[in-house]
Amino acid sequence: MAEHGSGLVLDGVTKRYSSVTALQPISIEIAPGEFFSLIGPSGSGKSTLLGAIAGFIPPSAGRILIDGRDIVDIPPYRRNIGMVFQNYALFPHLTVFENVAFALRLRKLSKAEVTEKTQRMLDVIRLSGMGERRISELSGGQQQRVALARAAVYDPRILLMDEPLGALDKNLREEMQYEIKAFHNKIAATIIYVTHDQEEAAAMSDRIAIMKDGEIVQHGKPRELYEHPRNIFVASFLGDANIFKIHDAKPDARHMKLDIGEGLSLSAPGDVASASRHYVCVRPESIAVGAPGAFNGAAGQNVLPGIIADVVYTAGTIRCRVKLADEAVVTARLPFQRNAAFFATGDQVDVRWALTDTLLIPEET
Ligand SMILES: Nc1ncnc2c1ncn2[C@@H]1O[C@H](COP(=O)(O)OP(=O)(O)OP(=O)(O)O)[C@@H](O)[C@H]1O
Repeated sequence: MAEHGSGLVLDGVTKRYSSVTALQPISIEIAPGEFFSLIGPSGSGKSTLLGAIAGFIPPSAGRILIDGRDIVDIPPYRRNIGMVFQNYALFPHLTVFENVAFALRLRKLSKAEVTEKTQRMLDVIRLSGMGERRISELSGGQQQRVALARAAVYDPRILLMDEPLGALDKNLREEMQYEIKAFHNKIAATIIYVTHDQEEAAAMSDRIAIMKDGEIVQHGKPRELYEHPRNIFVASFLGDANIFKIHDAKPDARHMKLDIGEGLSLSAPGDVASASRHYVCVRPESIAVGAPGAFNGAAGQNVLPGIIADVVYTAGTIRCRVKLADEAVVTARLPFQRNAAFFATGDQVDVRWALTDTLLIPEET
């Protein structure tokens, strides 16, 4: 098996259809063995970029380098790149073994090599006892594992995955996220992974690129993107965010006072010049909710009165929305505490978050 994947360099990769620019010039380097995800809204260019790397979509301009060699003129089947699709594209009438062995037979490997490599791959996906089963006799998760094995059996150094878990229900999706991570550790190929699901990308990736209108808006480690979003689009795309427009900013002792609505103002670190063309962003997990007056005297905090609009209990967390002055609403996410009473719709409360969690994020750039 490959010791590590291949590095990939995209250098000004562009795709224009007659009236649509599907990809603006895109330049980025992906390290050997990296798990790299592309996320972004529908139509942002994720599949087009994957197709260009795979070789199904010829770029209008730019270079795609694998280990320093431009592959743009090399046909897809000679690029040594594996693909996993959402619909698996397995052969239903063939056995598990034959599905995995298919790519090896196509490459005319000897019978002994086909058996050995296929068997090893079935071990990796923990289906070695099911080689003789037909695809139609497998569960959705097992079929997905066969699709992984089939794409990786001939040791491609780059694996492209386009929404591979899109057809699975939520529980199985989460299970398969672990499965794909473990699989990646065993085969050690470079993986480029397209998903709509930002949580999935954050859970699995070394780095994420966020695309919009054919461009990569920002790329980095999941935590970097979450903590230091480049603009309001990234802040609201990755995770939940309370975002407020700043109407006015005034100096206020060591901080500044931001007017974000009628009768609604906040303190934030920084000087007024830094508020120009910025929004305020507060993450729901930064916000505490208490009875009126509960946070009196707390230094370095924003404390605002409000009324509980609704409370939703989800796995392990309480998500509640609080109506502030001027129809503004903040969402808070709090850890669920067994047997502890929480507020209900209509209750008067105070919300609080630290000045240091009052982030100023630029408009889209
Ligand atoms: N063959 C084509 N001809 C013209 N325009 C196209 C073609 N294929 C894609 N596009 C356009 O290119 C843009 C990018 O499409 P792409 O499928 O890459 O987006 P995506 O991010 O993968 O979207 P989704 O998440 O919905 O799959 C879209 O505006 C799309 O309409």
